[in-house]
Amino acid sequence: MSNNTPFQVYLRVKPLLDNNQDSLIQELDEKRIVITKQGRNNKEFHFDRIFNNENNAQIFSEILQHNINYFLEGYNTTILAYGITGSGKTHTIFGNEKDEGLAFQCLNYLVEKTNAYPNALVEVSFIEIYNETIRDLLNTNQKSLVIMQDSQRGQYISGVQQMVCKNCEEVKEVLNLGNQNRSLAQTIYNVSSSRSHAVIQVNLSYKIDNQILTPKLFIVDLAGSEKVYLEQKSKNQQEGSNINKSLLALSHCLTMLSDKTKKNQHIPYRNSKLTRLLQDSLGGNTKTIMIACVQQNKQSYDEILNTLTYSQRATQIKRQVQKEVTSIQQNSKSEDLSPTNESQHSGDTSSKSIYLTKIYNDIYQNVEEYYEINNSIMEIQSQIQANSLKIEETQETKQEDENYMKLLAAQKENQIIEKQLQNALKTNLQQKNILKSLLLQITEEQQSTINYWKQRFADLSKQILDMKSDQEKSQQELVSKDLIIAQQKTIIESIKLQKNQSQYTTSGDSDQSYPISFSSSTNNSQIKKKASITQQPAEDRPRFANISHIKQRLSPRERSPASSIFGTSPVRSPLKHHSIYRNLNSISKDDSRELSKDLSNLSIHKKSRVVDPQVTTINLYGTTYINVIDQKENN
Ligand SMILES: Nc1ncnc2c1ncn2[C@@H]1O[C@H](COP(=O)(O)OP(=O)(O)OP(=O)(O)O)[C@@H](O)[C@H]1O
Repeated sequence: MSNNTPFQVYLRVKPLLDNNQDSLIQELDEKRIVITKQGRNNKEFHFDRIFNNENNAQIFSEILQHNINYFLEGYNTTILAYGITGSGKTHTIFGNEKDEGLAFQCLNYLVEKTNAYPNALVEVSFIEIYNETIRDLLNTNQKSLVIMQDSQRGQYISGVQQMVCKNCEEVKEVLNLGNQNRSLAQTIYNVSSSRSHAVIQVNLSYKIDNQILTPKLFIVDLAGSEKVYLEQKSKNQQEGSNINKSLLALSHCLTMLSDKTKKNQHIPYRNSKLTRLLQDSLGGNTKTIMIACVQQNKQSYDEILNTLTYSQRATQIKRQVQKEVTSIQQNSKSEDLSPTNESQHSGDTSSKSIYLTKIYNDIYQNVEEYYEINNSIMEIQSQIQANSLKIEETQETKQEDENYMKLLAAQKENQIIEKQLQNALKTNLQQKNILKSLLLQITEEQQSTINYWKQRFADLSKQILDMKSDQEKSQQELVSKDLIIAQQKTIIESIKLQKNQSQYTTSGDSDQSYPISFSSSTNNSQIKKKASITQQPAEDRPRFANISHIKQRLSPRERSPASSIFGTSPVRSPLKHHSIYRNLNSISKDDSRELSKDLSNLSIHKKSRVVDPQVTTINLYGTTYINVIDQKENN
């Protein structure tokens, strides 16, 4: 019994590989399943058909063959395999050598059928969506593909490799090539489980009843719908989140499509690459066949429950589906534009028209693509601009941050310097105080010194004044003494005169000598000195026998050189006395002159008395003595 509803949901229960394993399936028939778990309520689900032990070929013939027939009639068709990792999705879509998957079954059936239509064209592309990136599995040189949209084709992948399949071998070749390139990754559930969404797209175009039919068939092996936290590695976590993003978006779209109250609402197909690509298949003019795959081991109860709930919800999706028809453009030049392999599709005009229409469509699509690409470039450029602005802003913020950090550092430094300055000021103040006290001390000391010297100066001044007055006194005394001396001198002169008269007239003692003392001040030449000759009493006079006696009274310094003079040649000439005094170097010039004068007078006086006295002078400790030795002439 064939099902023609636009959204069909089937369940495929993977058989227990180990018969000893416990199954969570309580009841199972063609349309109903009840699952059970200890401590949980039994859950019942209904599907269009439930498969348990059937193989791929049986499933195809039971539910897909008639859908492919509808596809050939021009209805867009999508087949989705949904379920957690290891539930049998890949097995269902691609199968194995013994049990070819539904993709092969569908394509093989399709090419066989289209062979009956010589103008039909079956083009197959095989892509995978991995981490929200579209990779071409038939042309690995293509790095990343972009989904485009135009009014003619709806959603399509720009630049994707399309391979024409005309027979079973070509179909196998295409599927094997795609599967080889498919990225596989390890998960905790299955060693070789698929980490990507594999999408086979079949573009069919053929003419039937003056119409060109261009339906699209999608066969999708979805990635595992397990939870992200079950992923092992960080990279796999990223993969998991992207896989889930697509599946969540798919779930969201299906939920909205199944909700009758949310009719005519915006469906967020653009939330993921998968939903965007399947936009027409899910909500548009498409028949969708969902095959939910589940295991039946009890350990996966929650995941199985999720799959069942999710897929059963999809059964609520209702829609009207129309044929995908392109009207034929009649063109007189169409034959010239036919492809070289046209012979494969017979040479009739209708076949040529299909090719012409296709070429026309291709050209139109190219123009559309150009604008799409242009728009994308502009979008990218504006994105780049926005990013550049963001980078600049970030840099500015960074710069600001750096400046702020610098400011903080400077402020900190300032605080430290301020503290140092305060300390320095404190020290300075202390030093200033110390200096001040020292200065005060010094000033006091200086003052006391000044006072001391002032006092001293005053004392000295007083002393000087005293001395001056003393000096004046002594000067006066000196003057009076001089007068006395002058008087005495006169007296002495007269006494001498008398004595000489008496001595030379009587006999005299030849050894007798009596000194005449002569005092003089050598320091003050202002004071006039006068020689005075004093006569001492005979008994008091020191007596000198001869010159040797005198010499003995002399100091060692005084003894020479005068002694030689005294000792050898007695001075007879009064004139010589002067020079003798000079030689003795003990009296001033004035004094000596004075003395010479006196002595000259004396000599003259003596000469006049026929006396030739031997005269000598002796200097003893600053006092000048003049010894006049009276000697009688030996001859
Ligand atoms: N109905 C089935 N009959 C027999 N073996 C099956 C069936 N379903 C799945 N298997 C086997 O179970 C294993 C896992 O299945 P499969 O790879 O199809 O899971 P999957 O859901 O595609 O996992 P993934 O999401 O990781 O790709 C495979 O070895 C497959 O041959």
